[in-house]
Amino acid sequence: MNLEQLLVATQPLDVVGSMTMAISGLACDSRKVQAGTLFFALPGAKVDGFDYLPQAVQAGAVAVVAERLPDVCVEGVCYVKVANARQAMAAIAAAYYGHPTAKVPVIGVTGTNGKTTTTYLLESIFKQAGFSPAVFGTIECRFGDVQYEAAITTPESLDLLQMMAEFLQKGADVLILEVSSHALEQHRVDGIEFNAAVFTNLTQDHLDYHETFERYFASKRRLFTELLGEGIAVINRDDTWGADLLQENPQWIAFGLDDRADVYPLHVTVGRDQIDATFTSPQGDVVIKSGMIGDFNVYNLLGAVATAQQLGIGNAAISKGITQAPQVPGRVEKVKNDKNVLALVDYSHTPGALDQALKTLSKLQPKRLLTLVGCGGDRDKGKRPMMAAAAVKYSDLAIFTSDNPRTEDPLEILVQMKSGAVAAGSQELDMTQAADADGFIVIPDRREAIEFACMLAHSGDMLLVAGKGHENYQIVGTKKNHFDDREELDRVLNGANNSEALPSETGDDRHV
Ligand SMILES: CC(=O)N[C@H]1[C@@H](OP(=O)(O)OP(=O)(O)OC[C@H]2O[C@@H](n3ccc(=O)[nH]c3=O)[C@H](O)[C@@H]2O)O[C@H](CO)[C@@H](O)[C@@H]1O[C@H](C)C(=O)N[C@@H](C)C(=O)N[C@H](CCC(=O)O)C(=O)O
Ligand SMILES: Nc1ncnc2c1ncn2[C@@H]1O[C@H](COP(=O)(O)OP(=O)(O)OP(=O)(O)O)[C@@H](O)[C@H]1O
Ligand SMILES: N[C@H](CCC[C@H](N)C(=O)O)C(=O)O
Ligand SMILES: [Mg+2]
Repeated sequence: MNLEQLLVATQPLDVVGSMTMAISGLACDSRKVQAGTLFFALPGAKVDGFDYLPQAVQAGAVAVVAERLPDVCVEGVCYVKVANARQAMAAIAAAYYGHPTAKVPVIGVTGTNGKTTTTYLLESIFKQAGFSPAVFGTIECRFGDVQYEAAITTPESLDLLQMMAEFLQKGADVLILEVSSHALEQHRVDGIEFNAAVFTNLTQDHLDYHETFERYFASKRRLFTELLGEGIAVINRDDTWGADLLQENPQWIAFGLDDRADVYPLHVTVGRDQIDATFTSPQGDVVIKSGMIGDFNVYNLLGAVATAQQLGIGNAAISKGITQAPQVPGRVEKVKNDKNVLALVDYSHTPGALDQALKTLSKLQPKRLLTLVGCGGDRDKGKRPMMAAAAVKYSDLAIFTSDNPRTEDPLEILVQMKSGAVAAGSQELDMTQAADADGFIVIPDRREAIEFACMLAHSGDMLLVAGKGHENYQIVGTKKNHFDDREELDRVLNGANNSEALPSETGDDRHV
């Protein structure tokens, strides 16, 4: 394809140079530019891509899309000025990769919590109905035996469309993706034609980036009001923001716990090992036998069922797909042990998720509920006291430790957590009191904290290790070290000799 053909997808404000050259690749990182590449200079949070034009041209870029023109243009390079470089990039990438999302059904799942879980449920349902789904999200982007490790939940438009085109070419016939608020704000999914969009819920997260709840919601709302077109929206009406969103269009489908929704449970039992329910809907009743636990997963099941029905999947396949859905890695995932301790690793890294996870566990009436949790550095600071307050509200003992401190001082993060616990009326204990008194303790080193928690956990107790879920690393500074909560628990509870549990630097500093 030549540049002129690609530019039909966007409306340039100005062009300097000839547009006739062939484009053999797209990049928004100067370090990935090769001969023949079209380079997008993106204004970023850390640096301005425009400052890397010399490196991009040096590396072989033949054309540049940017929000301004340089003072000096290099001969033989075409410079294209656009109003919004990320928006232009999404449109051009869709054209370059042959509009992959126009060819198959595409489902986007957004909301603060439950996106990954819902995509896994949908994947299992579509497989059961005879489809070959590709999934894009927090854990990985995958189709068949091809898996790309995820650096962020929703990849940049270029990467996303490239993977979609590849997966389609390999036989994928439905695309299921998590759509983060960052992605919506940054136009990462603007080149995607959605057939269905799911709204799970909205609770506090990412206010470091969006600043206000209203702006956080506005970014989520874009998926439904700007990108969905004639597609169908499936929305949690028990969430206040979801109820608001439903006002936009009477055709949209509501799910919830009662008959104000289109899809709701007639009865539901949440046990220690499973959820049993019957969901009713305009498309009839669906029998649910799921290996998931947690009241909140009823919502994820409802969202997945309603979406699959809207895309024409029959209730029998839906029911079977749900029963056969695999464990979602690091989402209320049990670590087996013969001490009769229900040890769970969970990705609750928001106040809402932690509150929901602990609420449901406390309802299962453990002898003692122990919660180990930390908060990520370089992320929304407002979450910290709230997460600590949720931990002490439901737990007999909360152990505050480090999550991914990133470039922050781990002890300062813990001070912010402690303030929330104290404000909630809890008291700090010393290690000698932790075996039987109620309150919280602070152990900054996550490995030591897990060891201490396992020592305290006895038969009949529950231990929730929250915040890191499937992550097999801990980011300290800008270094990513191997660390996996599930391996740590297995090592301490079962004496598993897992050599990977030992500290090892991966040298991979992405996702910081
Ligand atoms: C805050 C945020 O979202 N940042 C994302 C954003 O970075 P940015 O635009 O600020 O980039 P920047 O580092 O300032 O650089 C600007 C431009 O210069 C370019 N550059 C930079 C250096 C160089 O040598 N050459 C060069 O060309 C960069 O490639 C970039 O295009 O665009 C980058 C490229 O797509 C992302 O990798 C980066 O994600 C960072 C790593 C990140 O941590 N993002 C998190 C917060 C995130 O996106 N999270 C969401 C939500 C998670 C969830 O709720 O599930 C997600 O979707 O994962
Ligand atoms: N529907 C829900 N409502 C509230 N909490 C939930 C819900 N579903 C999952 N959770 C909690 O949130 C955690 C993360 O779940 P999941 O990974 O499915 O969400 P996500 O939206 O993909 O999160 P992320 O933004 O980190 O990608 C779970 O481990 C669980 O504790
Ligand atoms: N997608 C989320 C994941 C947070 C996971 C938690 N372990 C942390 O590091 O804060 C984010 O990037 O904010
Ligand atoms: Mg996710």
